[in-house]
Amino acid sequence: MTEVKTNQQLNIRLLAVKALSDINRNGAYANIKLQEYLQKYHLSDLDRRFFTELVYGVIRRKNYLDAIIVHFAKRPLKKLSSMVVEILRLGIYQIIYMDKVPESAAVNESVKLAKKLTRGLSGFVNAVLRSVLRESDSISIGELAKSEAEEISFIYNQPLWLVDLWMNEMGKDKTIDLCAWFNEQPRLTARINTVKVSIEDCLKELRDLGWTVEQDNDIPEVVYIDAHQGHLEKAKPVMEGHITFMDKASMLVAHVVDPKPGERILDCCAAPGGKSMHMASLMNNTGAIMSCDIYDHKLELMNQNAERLGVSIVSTKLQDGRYLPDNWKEQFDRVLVDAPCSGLGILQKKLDMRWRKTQSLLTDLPPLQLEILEKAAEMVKVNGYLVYSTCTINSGENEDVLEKFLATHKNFIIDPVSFEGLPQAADGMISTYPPRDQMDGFFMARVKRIS
Ligand SMILES: C[S@@+](CC[C@H](N)C(=O)[O-])C[C@H]1O[C@@H](n2cnc3c(N)ncnc32)[C@H](O)[C@@H]1O
Repeated sequence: MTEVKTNQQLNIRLLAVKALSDINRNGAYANIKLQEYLQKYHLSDLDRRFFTELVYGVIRRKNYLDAIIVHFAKRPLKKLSSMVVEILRLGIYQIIYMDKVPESAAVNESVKLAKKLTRGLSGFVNAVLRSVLRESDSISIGELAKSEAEEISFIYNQPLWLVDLWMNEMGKDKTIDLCAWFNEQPRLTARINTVKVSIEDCLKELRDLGWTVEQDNDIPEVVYIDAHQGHLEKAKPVMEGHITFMDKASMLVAHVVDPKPGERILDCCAAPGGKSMHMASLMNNTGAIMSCDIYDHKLELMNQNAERLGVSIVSTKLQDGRYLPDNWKEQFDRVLVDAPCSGLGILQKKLDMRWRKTQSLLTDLPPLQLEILEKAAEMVKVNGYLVYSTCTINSGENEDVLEKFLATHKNFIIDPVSFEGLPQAADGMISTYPPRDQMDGFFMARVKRIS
């Protein structure tokens, strides 16, 4: 992207519609697309803020905006051209949520966009938006929703199938708390890399930079960064590998594996390497960690991470977890299966992620997860440990997979895990619940090979 236009020539709403179309229609990641546009176009601070609010605002309210479109356009979304949908979303968002934008400007500018970007649909856009202007005050979310779950999905901007899933699993109140949590700004969390720096020195280093940081009460290497200066990825503590960004729930996993210095560890689904690197630091960078993944480019990322973090005991290998080599059988003290999963526990991290998830993940993933777990189990030494973890809060990928595994592997028994600051799980497995535990939603369980 080399084209740079000056501010005066630019129509910010036009840029926003194009960005939204890239995100919603072509599957671009919202944060990446936004940065791309901001780098391409030199916008004033005011325009940057307006552009960002339009794009993120529409993504944040997409569900409800779509219900309003369907109501006033009197036809399903599928029957409308996708460009018209983007223009209407943007127009309605301005009318309902942006007090500073005059309603007439929201309508007129949308009509101009429709003239520019569609064939003969500006009259339709005008008619829908004018109906919204006239009647939106008298329409409530409750009236638009056909069920309690749909009402929650409108209020909290979650796909209906996800709300249905959570309502079934945890009931209405917990579902609402969870949906609200996923809409909150995530707290920036990092791991202090004790391979390179002591926790005390690192906290001092961060505070000396003028950052506002707080150490976690339960896991000493967890640090919350509540304020910082400059570009984070280029900050000295990051470049020098003193800290690396990851959530507290993700850091619990290495503690559940509990690797000891000098041991041999297998990490079956390892990229980009967050947990491998954490395990290396818990092992004082002594012993050996074999870190596998099926994507070459991710292994490369893992090698770069290891270099930045000063980790020397991680070897990376392109290897499918379902087909681990026979000569690895019973060779490892501890094996981690941090399985590919639906990622439904980390929806707070990216606002648009929830719209990429599909219900088919719930049926496609468990057989794969079980297959990897069963193969990985063969690699554990007698008296060694196997840990199964996911970043999802869906029992079909969590407890159900583990229970199926245990039902056919009588030589493995649950080795109960518990943590300071987390409620003791009755069944010895840990499921973090984000609003209660103030961290991502993860599942983890450790089993011991007894024969
Ligand atoms: C949850 S992520 C792992 C995150 C990683 N453990 C970390 O802490 O950074 C799951 C990983 O499994 C990998 N994967 C998917 N299918 C796999 C398979 N059949 N065998 C091994 N790895 C697989 C994906 O490429 C992805 O990197």
